[in-house]
Amino acid sequence: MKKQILAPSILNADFLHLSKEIDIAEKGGARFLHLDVIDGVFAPSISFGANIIYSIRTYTNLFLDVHLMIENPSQYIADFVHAGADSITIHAEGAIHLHRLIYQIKGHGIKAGVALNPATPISLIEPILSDIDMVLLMTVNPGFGGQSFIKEVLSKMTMLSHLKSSKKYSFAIEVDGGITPREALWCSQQGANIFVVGSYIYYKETDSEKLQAMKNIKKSLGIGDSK
Ligand SMILES: O=C(CO)[C@H](O)[C@H](O)COP(=O)(O)O
Repeated sequence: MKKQILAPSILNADFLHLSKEIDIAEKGGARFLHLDVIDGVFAPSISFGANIIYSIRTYTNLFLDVHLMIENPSQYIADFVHAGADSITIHAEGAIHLHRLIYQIKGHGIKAGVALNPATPISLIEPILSDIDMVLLMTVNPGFGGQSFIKEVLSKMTMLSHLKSSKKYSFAIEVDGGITPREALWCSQQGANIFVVGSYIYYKETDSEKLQAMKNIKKSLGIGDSK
C-alpha cells in the first residue's frame, strides 16, 4: 500500500500562537506542514510570505510543503527556497513557461509540484508529468479555507491515477480543500496520497479537539498512530 501523508494547512490556524498550532500538527502525527502563499491577485485573499516560512523553518523539522497561489512565481522561488521550503508547488494556470519553472525549482535541490484548479483539465500538464514530484488537485477554488469539497474533481483524480499507473509515473497526488475524514477516504480510493487538511483541524476550539480531528483523518486513511 502506498504511503498516506497528512499535511495540516495552517491557513486558518491561530497566527498569534502559531508555534502551538505547529506543535499540534507534530503531536498529531503529521509529516508535512502545508503552507499556502496567496497574493490577492492569483487568488482572492492575502496570506503570508517567505518571512513567516523562514520563522516556521527555525521551529520545526516537518516537511514544508509550500503552495504558491501567486502571480509571477518565478520571481519568488529563490526566496521560498532560502526560507526553507522542502517542496514548492506552482499553478499550471497562466504559467507560460511551466517546464522552465519546474526546473527552476528542482535546480535548488527541492521537490517540485504543479497544482490545478478544479476547472483545469489534466491534459494541460500531461506533457510534464514525468518531470514533477507531485500533482496537487485543488478540490475547492483557491483563496480561502473552510469551503466545501467539489465532488466533480474526483473523476479528474481517477483519470490522473490511471495515467500515473499506465505510464509508471512516480509523482504523488495531493488533494487540497474541504477535506474531512469522508472526503479523505473518497480521494484515497481515487489514488490520492497526500491530504491537506485545514479548517477540519484548526477551526476546532481546543488542542484535544484538534488532535482528535487529526486522529479521525488518520483513521479514515488507515494511517497508524505512530505516523
Ligand atoms: O489552499 C487552500 C485555500 O486556497 C487551503 O489549503 C485549503 O482550502 C485547506 O483548507 P480547508 O481544509 O479549510 O479547505
